[in-house]
Amino acid sequence: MIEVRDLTKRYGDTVAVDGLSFGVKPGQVTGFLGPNGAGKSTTMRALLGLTRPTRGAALIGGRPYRELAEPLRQVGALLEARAVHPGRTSYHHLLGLARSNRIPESRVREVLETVGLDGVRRRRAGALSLGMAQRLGVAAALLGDPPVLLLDEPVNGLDPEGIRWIRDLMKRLAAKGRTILVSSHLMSEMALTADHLIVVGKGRLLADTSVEAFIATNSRSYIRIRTPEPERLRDVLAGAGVRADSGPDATLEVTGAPVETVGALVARSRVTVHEVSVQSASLEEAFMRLTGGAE
Ligand SMILES: Nc1ncnc2c1ncn2[C@@H]1O[C@H](COP(=O)(O)OP(=O)(O)OP(=O)(O)O)[C@@H](O)[C@H]1O
Repeated sequence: MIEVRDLTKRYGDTVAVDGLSFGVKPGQVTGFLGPNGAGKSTTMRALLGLTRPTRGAALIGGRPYRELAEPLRQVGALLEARAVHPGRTSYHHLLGLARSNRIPESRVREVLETVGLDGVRRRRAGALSLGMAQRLGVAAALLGDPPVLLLDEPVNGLDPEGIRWIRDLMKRLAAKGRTILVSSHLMSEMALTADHLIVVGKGRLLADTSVEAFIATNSRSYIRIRTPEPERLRDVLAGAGVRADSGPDATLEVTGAPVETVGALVARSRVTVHEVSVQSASLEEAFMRLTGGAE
């Protein structure tokens, strides 16, 4: 279980994280979503004891990272995939981590197999492709079989096959009861991967919601009507109990009534119309709207 409580981090005049509070539950993938610079990496670094909060707390299993015994057994993290000594082989990189956390050597081959790198275990980390380096980072995160995983933009730089692989892996691990927090600046990616969303902007919490509820609230569809007589048509619709709001470019937007009803009312009104169409806002648009004021 992850808990962030009133977390604030200042760098000089910059407030990277501003009184942020949220919890992350086990058994599901939680997306940590926000535009660039929203404070996601800083929050993850605070959870991993890599940066000291100015105020508040970032806890894993109820404790700050520095109080965890054998931390790789408690939490696995993927931050910067290239943060591996380039001259070391994948195998030796993982072996070093295993030894310092009293993890049996046999676990190294296991995780290399899990991430599909066993065949290149003797290759130097510096000679790995970005996708392979990303997989090695995931292997290191899984080494201690931890109940909590933190992944910072894990799909960055991956090809579609790699993206699908990491998505499936996260879902599999969540289904086994792990607590998974994964950051991204792409709503579309999170809609496919996450069950729950923590949305941040300018270091503040903007939403803490299930993906299902976010989609239901934000991917609203509406009916757009273009007419040279919007006022007249609005009155006709209002007379039938259908509310129409003004949209851009002198259009009307109707929500809460089926297009069949609206079409019939328009036909009966004899008002000239140039368009009656059903529009759906994309999730990316909803996300931009939500975070727009926070960029
Ligand atoms: N070490 C640092 N020194 C000074 N400012 C920093 C430092 N780390 C982060 N910041 C600033 O804090 C803010 C939040 O950055 P952070 O990296 O946490 O955001 P993010 O949501 O992870 O975005 P990105 O996806 O771009 O990494 C930004 O304005 C950033 O410039």
